[in-house]
Amino acid sequence: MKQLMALNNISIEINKQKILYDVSLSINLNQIITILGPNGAGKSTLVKVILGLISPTTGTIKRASDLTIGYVPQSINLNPTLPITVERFMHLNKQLSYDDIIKTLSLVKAEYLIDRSMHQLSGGELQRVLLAQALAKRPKLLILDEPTQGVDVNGQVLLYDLIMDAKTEFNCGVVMVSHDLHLVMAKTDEVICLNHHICCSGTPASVSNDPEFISLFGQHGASQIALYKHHHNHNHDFCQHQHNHQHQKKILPELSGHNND
Ligand SMILES: Nc1ncnc2c1ncn2[C@@H]1O[C@H](COP(=O)(O)OP(=O)(O)OP(=O)(O)O)[C@@H](O)[C@H]1O
Repeated sequence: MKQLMALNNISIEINKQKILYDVSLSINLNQIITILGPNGAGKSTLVKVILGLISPTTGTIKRASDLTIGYVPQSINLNPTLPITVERFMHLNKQLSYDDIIKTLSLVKAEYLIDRSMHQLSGGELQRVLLAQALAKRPKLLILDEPTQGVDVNGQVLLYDLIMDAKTEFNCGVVMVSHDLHLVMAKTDEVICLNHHICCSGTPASVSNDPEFISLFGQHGASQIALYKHHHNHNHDFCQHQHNHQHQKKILPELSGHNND
């Protein structure tokens, strides 16, 4: 599995507040990583580090050369007094021909929106247009920060299906922050449970059994991803020791592609 990026012992400190510490992870081509964590856990901050928008206070980042990243933000602030069509919006990041725009919008089943005002889109339509704009770059890494905010359940299912289609189409890695455990977990290779540091990580099945995950999300959260538990009778021990370097060493082989399941 080709490595796109490696974060090694990253910490972020802002105004003497430790927002992230000792975060190490590896992002690979064709891999879907889902980041979970309570509000204020540092998920968006970690996304900004991966995007290169924030430099870590300590730690190192290794990026593949020529890595193209497509980013779908949580939301966008559009000036309500400035009319802008979907076509114009698609032009903002990259010069695309009309045909390219139609092609990219059709990847997310949104070509019918091309002449609409961005202000008139529903939550689901807006997120699909944001996804299309990210895909216009033909990314090798697609990053999505809570892509289904303001989207109804049917729209959420569609959006996650489109993200999976995009992964196949562009043969890319995907990192997403998501709370929709039941919808994304079946498709996720790695779950990273973040609460300022990586509490636990691994396959959805192993994370759903982890005491730290259960203490953060409760039995209900754990049961949502436990639906996808593999049928095996050995124990994953890599999440059971916390906050120490030995723990990090145990996690890293899992993140770099080795899988016990
Ligand atoms: N530029 C900043 N200056 C000061 N504090 C910050 C800054 N950016 C983030 N923080 C703080 O860092 C913590 C983590 O924020 P972040 O937005 O990364 O969390 P999150 O897990 O994405 O939260 P949510 O689920 O609510 O979106 C919060 O306490 C936030 O207030």
